[in-house]
Amino acid sequence: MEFNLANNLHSLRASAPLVHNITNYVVMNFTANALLAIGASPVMSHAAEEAEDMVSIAGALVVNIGTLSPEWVKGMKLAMRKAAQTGRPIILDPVGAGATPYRNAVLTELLETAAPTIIRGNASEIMALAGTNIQTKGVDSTASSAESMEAAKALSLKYGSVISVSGETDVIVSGTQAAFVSGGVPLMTKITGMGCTASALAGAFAAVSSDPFHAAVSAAAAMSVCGELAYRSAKLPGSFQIAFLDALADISPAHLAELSKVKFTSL
Ligand SMILES: Nc1ncnc2c1ncn2[C@@H]1O[C@H](COP(=O)(O)OP(=O)(O)OP(=O)(O)O)[C@@H](O)[C@H]1O
Ligand SMILES: Cc1ncsc1CCO
Ligand SMILES: [Mg+2]
Repeated sequence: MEFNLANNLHSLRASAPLVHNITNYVVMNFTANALLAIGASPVMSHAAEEAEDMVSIAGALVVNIGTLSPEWVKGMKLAMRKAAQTGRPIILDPVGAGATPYRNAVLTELLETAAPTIIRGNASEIMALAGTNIQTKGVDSTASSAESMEAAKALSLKYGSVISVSGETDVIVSGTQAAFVSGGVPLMTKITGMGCTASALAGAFAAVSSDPFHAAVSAAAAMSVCGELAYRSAKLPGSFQIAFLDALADISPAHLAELSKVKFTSL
Protein backbone atom coordinates (compact mmCIF):
# COMPACT_ATOMS: atom_id res chain seq x y z
CA MET A 1 0.00 0.00 0.00
CA GLU A 2 1.27 3.46 -0.94
CA PHE A 3 1.92 5.86 1.98
CA ASN A 4 -0.65 8.66 1.83
CA LEU A 5 -0.30 11.05 4.76
CA ALA A 6 -3.15 13.33 3.68
CA ASN A 7 -5.54 10.37 3.46
CA ASN A 8 -4.40 9.09 6.83
CA LEU A 9 -5.18 12.40 8.56
CA HIS A 10 -8.46 12.63 6.66
CA SER A 11 -9.47 9.14 7.87
CA LEU A 12 -8.54 10.01 11.43
CA ARG A 13 -10.74 13.10 11.41
CA ALA A 14 -13.58 11.34 9.61
CA SER A 15 -13.89 8.64 12.26
CA ALA A 16 -12.58 10.45 15.40
CA PRO A 17 -11.45 7.19 17.04
CA LEU A 18 -11.65 6.68 20.77
CA VAL A 19 -8.11 6.23 22.10
CA HIS A 20 -7.79 4.54 25.49
CA ASN A 21 -4.73 5.92 27.27
CA ILE A 22 -3.16 4.46 30.36
CA THR A 23 -0.56 7.15 30.67
CA ASN A 24 1.42 9.13 33.20
CA TYR A 25 -0.09 11.93 35.23
CA VAL A 26 2.56 14.41 34.03
CA VAL A 27 1.20 14.44 30.49
CA MET A 28 -2.43 13.33 30.79
CA ASN A 29 -3.92 16.74 30.18
CA PHE A 30 -1.59 17.70 27.33
CA THR A 31 -1.90 14.41 25.45
CA ALA A 32 -5.70 14.40 25.83
CA ASN A 33 -5.75 17.91 24.34
CA ALA A 34 -3.38 16.87 21.54
CA LEU A 35 -5.66 13.93 20.65
CA LEU A 36 -8.68 16.21 20.61
CA ALA A 37 -6.83 18.82 18.57
CA ILE A 38 -5.86 16.40 15.81
CA GLY A 39 -9.40 15.04 15.70
CA ALA A 40 -9.42 11.92 17.89
CA SER A 41 -11.37 11.25 21.06
CA PRO A 42 -9.26 10.55 24.18
CA VAL A 43 -10.10 8.75 27.37
CA MET A 44 -7.56 8.49 30.18
CA SER A 45 -8.31 5.54 32.43
CA HIS A 46 -6.06 3.28 34.46
CA ALA A 47 -8.33 1.43 36.92
CA ALA A 48 -7.93 -2.34 36.60
CA GLU A 49 -11.66 -2.65 37.34
CA GLU A 50 -12.65 -1.07 34.01
CA ALA A 51 -9.56 -1.72 31.86
CA GLU A 52 -11.08 -4.53 29.78
CA ASP A 53 -14.43 -2.79 29.31
CA MET A 54 -12.79 0.49 28.31
CA VAL A 55 -10.43 -1.02 25.76
CA SER A 56 -13.34 -2.96 24.29
CA ILE A 57 -15.00 0.26 23.14
CA ALA A 58 -11.77 1.93 21.97
CA GLY A 59 -10.06 1.99 18.57
CA ALA A 60 -6.59 1.72 20.09
CA LEU A 61 -4.81 1.34 23.43
CA VAL A 62 -1.83 3.49 24.44
CA VAL A 63 0.17 2.24 27.43
CA ASN A 64 2.75 4.67 28.79
CA ILE A 65 4.78 3.67 31.86
CA GLY A 66 5.87 7.20 32.86
CA THR A 67 4.52 7.21 36.41
CA LEU A 68 4.27 3.59 37.36
CA SER A 69 2.82 1.87 40.36
CA PRO A 70 1.80 -1.75 40.92
CA GLU A 71 -1.94 -0.95 40.79
CA TRP A 72 -1.54 0.74 37.40
CA VAL A 73 0.45 -2.20 36.07
CA LYS A 74 -2.53 -4.48 36.79
CA GLY A 75 -4.74 -2.26 34.63
CA MET A 76 -2.10 -2.11 31.88
CA LYS A 77 -1.86 -5.90 31.69
CA LEU A 78 -5.63 -6.46 31.64
CA ALA A 79 -6.07 -3.82 28.94
CA MET A 80 -3.18 -5.14 26.83
CA ARG A 81 -4.42 -8.73 27.01
CA LYS A 82 -7.95 -7.69 26.03
CA ALA A 83 -6.69 -5.47 23.19
CA ALA A 84 -4.62 -8.35 21.80
CA GLN A 85 -7.56 -10.77 22.06
CA THR A 86 -9.89 -8.37 20.26
CA GLY A 87 -7.44 -7.24 17.57
CA ARG A 88 -7.02 -3.67 18.74
CA PRO A 89 -3.67 -1.93 18.17
CA ILE A 90 -1.49 -1.51 21.25
CA ILE A 91 1.05 1.31 21.45
CA LEU A 92 3.66 1.00 24.19
CA ASP A 93 5.70 4.02 25.34
CA PRO A 94 8.50 2.59 27.50
CA VAL A 95 9.19 5.86 29.34
CA GLY A 96 12.43 5.70 31.30
CA ALA A 97 13.34 2.17 30.13
CA GLY A 98 16.82 1.46 31.43
CA ALA A 99 16.59 4.04 34.24
CA THR A 100 15.64 1.68 37.08
CA PRO A 101 15.32 -2.08 37.63
CA TYR A 102 11.60 -1.68 38.48
CA ARG A 103 10.85 -0.08 35.11
CA ASN A 104 12.78 -2.80 33.31
CA ALA A 105 10.97 -5.56 35.20
CA VAL A 106 7.55 -4.05 34.45
CA LEU A 107 8.43 -3.71 30.77
CA THR A 108 9.43 -7.38 30.65
CA GLU A 109 6.06 -8.30 32.19
CA LEU A 110 4.11 -6.10 29.77
CA LEU A 111 5.95 -7.50 26.75
CA GLU A 112 5.18 -11.01 27.95
CA THR A 113 1.50 -10.09 28.30
CA ALA A 114 1.02 -8.96 24.70
CA ALA A 115 3.26 -7.91 21.81
CA PRO A 116 2.70 -4.20 21.13
CA THR A 117 1.69 -3.16 17.64
CA ILE A 118 3.94 -0.10 17.93
CA ILE A 119 6.67 0.67 20.47
CA ARG A 120 7.47 4.42 20.49
CA GLY A 121 10.34 5.69 22.58
CA ASN A 122 13.43 7.83 22.53
CA ALA A 123 16.76 6.29 21.51
CA SER A 124 17.92 5.46 25.05
CA GLU A 125 14.63 3.72 25.82
CA ILE A 126 14.65 1.65 22.64
CA MET A 127 18.30 0.64 23.19
CA ALA A 128 17.57 -0.30 26.80
CA LEU A 129 14.57 -2.41 25.73
CA ALA A 130 16.71 -4.22 23.20
CA GLY A 131 19.27 -4.99 25.89
CA THR A 132 21.95 -2.60 24.65
CA ASN A 133 23.96 -1.50 27.65
CA ILE A 134 22.76 2.06 28.14
CA GLN A 135 21.62 4.20 31.05
CA THR A 136 18.57 6.37 30.41
CA LYS A 137 18.82 9.72 32.20
CA GLY A 138 15.43 9.64 33.92
CA VAL A 139 13.05 10.07 31.01
CA ASP A 140 15.45 11.89 28.65
CA SER A 141 17.56 10.28 25.93
CA THR A 142 21.34 10.06 26.08
CA ALA A 143 21.65 8.67 22.56
CA SER A 144 20.61 9.64 19.03
CA SER A 145 17.99 7.84 16.96
CA ALA A 146 20.69 6.93 14.41
CA GLU A 147 22.59 5.05 17.16
CA SER A 148 19.47 3.02 17.90
CA MET A 149 18.91 1.55 14.41
CA GLU A 150 20.29 -1.90 15.23
CA ALA A 151 18.33 -2.02 18.48
CA ALA A 152 15.14 -0.97 16.70
CA LYS A 153 15.55 -3.65 14.07
CA ALA A 154 16.26 -6.35 16.67
CA LEU A 155 13.21 -5.34 18.72
CA SER A 156 10.98 -5.22 15.67
CA LEU A 157 12.00 -8.74 14.68
CA LYS A 158 11.68 -10.05 18.25
CA TYR A 159 8.14 -8.81 18.91
CA GLY A 160 6.81 -8.32 15.39
CA SER A 161 6.21 -4.68 16.39
CA VAL A 162 6.77 -1.42 14.58
CA ILE A 163 9.51 0.48 16.43
CA SER A 164 9.35 4.27 16.33
CA VAL A 165 12.39 6.08 17.71
CA SER A 166 12.09 9.82 18.24
CA GLY A 167 14.90 12.33 18.02
CA GLU A 168 16.18 15.02 15.66
CA THR A 169 15.26 12.58 12.90
CA ASP A 170 12.63 10.01 13.85
CA VAL A 171 13.41 6.47 12.72
CA ILE A 172 10.57 4.02 12.24
CA VAL A 173 11.44 0.37 11.68
CA SER A 174 9.17 -2.52 10.77
CA GLY A 175 11.08 -5.71 10.04
CA THR A 176 13.29 -4.83 7.10
CA GLN A 177 11.54 -1.60 6.13
CA ALA A 178 12.43 1.76 7.64
CA ALA A 179 11.34 5.37 7.39
CA PHE A 180 13.14 8.55 8.40
CA VAL A 181 11.05 11.54 9.42
CA SER A 182 12.97 14.79 9.71
CA GLY A 183 11.80 18.21 10.76
CA GLY A 184 10.56 19.34 14.13
CA VAL A 185 12.46 21.80 16.33
CA PRO A 186 14.87 21.27 19.27
CA LEU A 187 12.48 23.21 21.53
CA MET A 188 10.27 20.09 21.44
CA THR A 189 12.68 18.40 23.87
CA LYS A 190 12.17 21.26 26.36
CA ILE A 191 8.49 20.52 26.83
CA THR A 192 7.60 17.49 28.87
CA GLY A 193 5.48 14.93 27.15
CA MET A 194 6.16 15.64 23.50
CA GLY A 195 7.29 12.03 23.13
CA CYS A 196 4.22 10.83 25.02
CA THR A 197 2.15 12.90 22.60
CA ALA A 198 3.89 11.24 19.66
CA SER A 199 2.84 7.87 21.14
CA ALA A 200 -0.75 9.01 21.69
CA LEU A 201 -0.99 10.25 18.09
CA ALA A 202 0.40 6.91 16.90
CA GLY A 203 -2.56 5.35 18.71
CA ALA A 204 -5.00 7.64 16.90
CA PHE A 205 -3.51 6.88 13.48
CA ALA A 206 -3.27 3.14 14.23
CA ALA A 207 -6.96 3.09 15.17
CA VAL A 208 -7.92 4.13 11.65
CA SER A 209 -5.28 2.30 9.62
CA SER A 210 -4.67 -1.31 8.70
CA ASP A 211 -0.95 -0.58 8.38
CA PRO A 212 0.76 0.16 11.73
CA PHE A 213 4.04 1.11 10.00
CA HIS A 214 2.26 3.86 8.08
CA ALA A 215 0.38 4.86 11.23
CA ALA A 216 3.65 5.32 13.14
CA VAL A 217 5.17 7.32 10.27
CA SER A 218 2.05 9.50 10.07
CA ALA A 219 2.21 10.31 13.76
CA ALA A 220 5.91 11.19 13.60
CA ALA A 221 5.31 13.41 10.56
CA ALA A 222 2.38 15.20 12.22
CA MET A 223 4.55 15.89 15.29
CA SER A 224 7.45 17.26 13.23
CA VAL A 225 5.36 19.44 10.94
CA CYS A 226 3.22 20.85 13.77
CA GLY A 227 6.37 21.51 15.82
CA GLU A 228 7.76 23.59 12.97
CA LEU A 229 4.49 25.45 12.46
CA ALA A 230 4.22 26.21 16.17
CA TYR A 231 7.78 27.54 16.26
CA ARG A 232 6.92 30.15 13.62
CA SER A 233 4.86 32.04 16.21
CA ALA A 234 6.16 30.75 19.56
CA LYS A 235 9.85 30.54 20.45
CA LEU A 236 9.53 29.85 24.19
CA PRO A 237 8.23 26.68 25.91
CA GLY A 238 5.02 28.01 27.42
CA SER A 239 3.57 29.61 24.32
CA PHE A 240 5.01 26.83 22.15
CA GLN A 241 2.85 24.21 23.87
CA ILE A 242 -0.29 26.16 23.04
CA ALA A 243 0.84 26.94 19.49
CA PHE A 244 1.57 23.25 18.97
CA LEU A 245 -1.99 22.28 19.95
CA ASP A 246 -3.30 24.98 17.63
CA ALA A 247 -1.19 23.62 14.77
CA LEU A 248 -2.53 20.08 15.31
CA ALA A 249 -6.07 21.40 15.06
CA ASP A 250 -5.45 23.82 12.21
CA ILE A 251 -3.40 21.72 9.78
CA SER A 252 -5.20 20.43 6.72
CA PRO A 253 -4.43 16.96 5.38
CA ALA A 254 -2.98 18.41 2.17
CA HIS A 255 -0.78 20.93 4.02
CA LEU A 256 0.51 18.21 6.35
CA ALA A 257 1.50 16.06 3.39
CA GLU A 258 3.10 19.02 1.64
CA LEU A 259 5.26 20.05 4.63
CA SER A 260 6.27 16.55 5.77
CA LYS A 261 9.79 15.21 5.22
CA VAL A 262 9.58 11.42 5.03
CA LYS A 263 12.04 9.02 3.39
CA PHE A 264 11.49 5.28 3.08
CA THR A 265 14.23 2.70 2.74
CA SER A 266 14.75 -1.01 3.17
CA LEU A 267 17.27 -2.33 5.68
N1 LIG B 1 16.62 17.80 18.10
C1 LIG B 1 15.36 17.72 17.65
N2 LIG B 1 14.99 18.42 16.57
C2 LIG B 1 13.72 18.36 16.11
N3 LIG B 1 12.74 17.60 16.67
C3 LIG B 1 13.05 16.87 17.73
C4 LIG B 1 14.38 16.87 18.29
N4 LIG B 1 14.40 16.03 19.35
C5 LIG B 1 13.15 15.52 19.46
N5 LIG B 1 12.34 16.02 18.50
C6 LIG B 1 10.91 15.71 18.32
O1 LIG B 1 10.30 15.86 19.59
C7 LIG B 1 9.31 14.86 19.82
C8 LIG B 1 9.60 14.15 21.13
O2 LIG B 1 10.77 13.39 20.99
P1 LIG B 1 11.72 13.01 22.23
O3 LIG B 1 12.78 12.12 21.68
O4 LIG B 1 12.13 14.24 22.94
O5 LIG B 1 10.71 12.15 23.08
P2 LIG B 1 10.79 11.67 24.58
O6 LIG B 1 12.20 11.74 25.08
O7 LIG B 1 10.09 10.38 24.67
O8 LIG B 1 9.90 12.80 25.28
P3 LIG B 1 9.03 12.75 26.64
O9 LIG B 1 9.49 11.55 27.42
O10 LIG B 1 9.30 14.04 27.33
O11 LIG B 1 7.61 12.62 26.24
C9 LIG B 1 9.33 13.96 18.58
O12 LIG B 1 8.27 14.32 17.74
C10 LIG B 1 10.67 14.27 17.92
O13 LIG B 1 10.62 14.15 16.52
C1 LIG C 1 8.89 14.01 33.44
C2 LIG C 1 8.23 12.70 33.54
N1 LIG C 1 8.48 11.88 34.61
C3 LIG C 1 7.81 10.75 34.54
S1 LIG C 1 6.84 10.61 33.14
C4 LIG C 1 7.32 12.14 32.62
C5 LIG C 1 6.78 12.74 31.36
C6 LIG C 1 7.68 12.66 30.22
O1 LIG C 1 8.03 11.40 29.82
MG1 LIG D 1 9.31 9.59 26.35
